[in-house]
Parts: sequence; C-alpha cells; structure tokens
Amino acid sequence: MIALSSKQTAVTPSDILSQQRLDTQLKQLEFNALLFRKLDLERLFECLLTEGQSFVKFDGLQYLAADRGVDIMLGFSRQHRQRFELKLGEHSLGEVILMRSRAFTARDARDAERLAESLVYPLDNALEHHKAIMKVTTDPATGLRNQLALDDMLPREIRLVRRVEQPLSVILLSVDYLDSIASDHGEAVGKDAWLSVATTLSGRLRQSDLIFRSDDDNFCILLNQTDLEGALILAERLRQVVDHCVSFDNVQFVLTANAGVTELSEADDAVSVLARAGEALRVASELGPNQVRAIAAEVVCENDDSKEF
Ligand SMILES: Nc1nc2c(ncn2[C@@H]2O[C@H](COP(=O)(O)OP(=O)(O)OP(=O)(O)O)[C@@H](O)[C@H]2O)c(=O)[nH]1
Repeated sequence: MIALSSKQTAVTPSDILSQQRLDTQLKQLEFNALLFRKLDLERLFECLLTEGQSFVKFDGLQYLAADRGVDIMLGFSRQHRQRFELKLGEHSLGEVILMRSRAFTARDARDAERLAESLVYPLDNALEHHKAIMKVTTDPATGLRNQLALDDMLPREIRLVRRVEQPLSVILLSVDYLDSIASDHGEAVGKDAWLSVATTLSGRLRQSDLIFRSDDDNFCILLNQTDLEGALILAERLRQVVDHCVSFDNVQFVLTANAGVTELSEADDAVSVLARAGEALRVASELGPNQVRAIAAEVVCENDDSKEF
C-alpha cells in the first residue's frame, strides 16, 4: 500500500534536475564498483566496452601499455577516436582509445574523458594483478610463457577457434643438447643459448601464434587458423632456423631439433591434443635428428623427406 501525504507538493524543474544528477551519480558509483571487481585486464576492458555504453556510445576500444607488453583491442576499429593517457600521479598506466564511426561531439568527448577517468584506480589494480600473473606464468630464462600459461590458455584458444569455426594446430619442438651447452660451456652460455633459440623461434612466428616453454623443456606453439598442412610447413621452417642460431666465441653451435605436429579435432580437448602432439614428437625424436612428424586425429601421416620442405 502506498500512503500519500494529504499535502501534495509541486515538483519543480530543479527537483527533476537534482533527481537526474542523483541518478547519474548512482549509475557512476555502480559502474565504478563494477570496474573495481574486474581484476583481469581483458575483463576490465570488456566491462568498459559493454557497461560504458550508458555514459557514451562507442563501437570499440584499444588499450596500450607497451612497457608492460599489453595491447588489447575489443569491439570494432573505427575512424573517430578519443585518446586518453592514463596516469596515477606520475605513474603512467598506458593509453586507452575509444572509437566509433560517428564524430564525437564536445559533450561526448567530455563523457568519454570522464569514463576514462573512472578507469584509473581499477586499472592500477588490474595492472598489479597482471604483473603478478605474468611473474608466475613466464619462464625467466627465455621470457616465454611457461607450462602454467599453456594450461590456462590452450582451453581458451580451443573455445575461441571453435566459436569462429577455424582450425588450430599445435607444434611441439625439442632442441637437442640445449641443456648440455650449460654443462660444457658454463651457466651464462647455456642461458644465452636458450634465449637465442626462444628469440629466433618467436621471431619466425605470426603475431597471432603463441609460443611457450613447457615443463619438459620443449617449445609448444599454438597456431590459430592454421591447419595441419600449414603447421607442418612452419614446423619444418622452425626446425631449420634453430640450427646455427646459437654462437659462442664466434663459433656457431650445430643444433638439431625434432618436431611433432597435430591439428585439433572435434573430439579433442586440451589434454588430448597435447598428448597427440607429444606422440608425434616422440615418433620424430626416435627417427631423429632433424625430423618433423605429424599425427592427425585418426591417421598418421609421414613426411618422408623432411628436408624438402
Ligand atoms: N600460423 C602460422 N602459419 C604459418 C606461418 N608461416 C607459414 N605458415 C603456414 O604455412 C603456409 C604457407 O606459408 P607461406 O609459404 O609463408 O605462405 P603465406 O600464406 O604467405 O604465409 P605467411 O607469410 O605466414 O602469411 C601458410 O599458409 C600457413 O598455413 C606462421 O608463421 N604462422
């Protein structure tokens, strides 16, 4: 039951205005609280893209923090942009760009700026979280992602390629005697050798490819939108570039490598696809050195003369 006062008071335009201001402030507070709950950088910006629409309309955003190796693009790339440098005191938090196909009016630009401002504290938290995650998911010797990162990212990659109905292939590459370089020539040379191989391999990949150093000291490479045939071509190229990529005292080491390749099938999950790539690597290593073998989900296909790629 709603009780009405017998003395009705007229609602003035200024009452409406203050009510609107109150509503906006409430909306802003709810939005801030939502942002604060997003510790993961991607989730934080997804939230900005979806929930930020009630403050200013935009179609896509990019967040760049080059010094932290972060580049997130969400939504659609559009020509009209509002660019904001985000800072907490003197501490740079990177740059956020809001994009849309319609030009931003002066009022939109102010709203966009306010939206970017509300990011500062939640972003600072998310960046700290990101730093901690990177520390535990990075192999310190090579700077590559480690097994923990692979275990986390492979199921996500699988979900992603399935959603867009694209292939995903996996290469497992092992480099022979890489560990023995340290025992023969000292720790520092051994560390440099791992770093050179990692840098050489990474340098030969597309930006969308993901490379990891796994717990068993293999390099695991996930290839989005690449079928088994393409993955075999790349695996052979990678195997070849590894040789002679490490030198010490003007002497180049002859490094041999083997690779196992497979493509994700409908029935696969992260464990089964990695197991099959491991099996292909085992076959290649038994026949090695310098062998590349692929195992498809059902059929075993052999590349008889791997040198002819
Ligand atoms: N994912 C991935 N696939 C590659 C790469 N390089 C070669 N491939 C695969 O091998 C096929 C043949 O490679 P290329 O002869 O270099 O031809 P391309 O289509 O120009 O390949 P890109 O130069 O990588 O664009 C490609 O279509 C891919 O399937 C790579 O770096 N990453």
